[in-house]
Amino acid sequence: MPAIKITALRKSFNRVAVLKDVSIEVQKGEMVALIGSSGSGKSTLMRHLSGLTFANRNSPSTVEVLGRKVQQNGRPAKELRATRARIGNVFQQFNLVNRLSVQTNVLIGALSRIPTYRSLLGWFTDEEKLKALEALESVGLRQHALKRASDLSGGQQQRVAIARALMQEAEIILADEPIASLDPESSRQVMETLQRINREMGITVVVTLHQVEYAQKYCSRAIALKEGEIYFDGSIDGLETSLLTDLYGTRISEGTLGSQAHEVPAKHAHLDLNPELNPV
Ligand SMILES: Nc1ncnc2c1ncn2[C@@H]1O[C@H](COP(=O)(O)OP(=O)(O)OP(=O)(O)O)[C@@H](O)[C@H]1O
Repeated sequence: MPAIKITALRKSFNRVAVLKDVSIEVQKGEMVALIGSSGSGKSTLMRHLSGLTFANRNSPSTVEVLGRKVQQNGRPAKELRATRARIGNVFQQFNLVNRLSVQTNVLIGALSRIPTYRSLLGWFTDEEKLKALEALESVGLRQHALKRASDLSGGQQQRVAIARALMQEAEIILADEPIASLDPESSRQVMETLQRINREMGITVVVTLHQVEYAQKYCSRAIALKEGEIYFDGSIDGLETSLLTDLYGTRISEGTLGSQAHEVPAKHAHLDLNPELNPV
């Protein structure tokens, strides 16, 4: 059973086709980079996987994650909520609650699995608190557990978001531009953390990246979108310069792609995209 199966995904905004019959399969345990120039449809594709966006009504589009339907023909599947509980989302803007402690932010990952009365009261068992500390240990931040989330650096906050996905017992992590607002050192640490949990825990990772060099360093497979279509899907070693020039225009050959990191506009900042907090 593949971790992700997307068939004939069609999505238009205001009658403009943004995803054009996209079909993708990702196997469990893969670490895949989703690349492509700005506006090629990467985030829109990721949002379909989490059931935050739905395909065109009555299109033949199907999205399945971990063997369960997320959506079909542009409509949410019945089991969407249960499927979302197994998907960890990591976004460019971290989506932490700044005034809460690091540990509590991680505990939020457990909310979809605990009874409503406890989640409303914010009660967590000792076992859950210990598990949150273990998740923080896995991302190298256990010693920061009691700090306020806002006191951590951007890269550390992003690793807290990854720990929250571990607390959630996510079997797949969808990371949408997780390093777009980070400096190179923090980017390296976040990518290494994603790579480690992929290799050591077998968690499937799909990560959208603006900087191809990070895809080349940390991912084994790349899927490139160009104007809403799959332009390349294969081993990361197949990303040849001529292909990248076609994909991004001349910028890649000028070596400027890597310096875009801080030019990428903050996306999704206005949305509360934590699916556990936004049950279907
Ligand atoms: N909610 C929306 N309403 C209208 N148009 C949208 C919406 N979301 C995305 N789009 C459009 O769809 C296209 C693809 O956007 P998307 O954000 O998926 O691209 P991307 O590859 O993730 O870009 P970037 O690298 O800049 O993040 C763009 O033209 C964008 O303007």
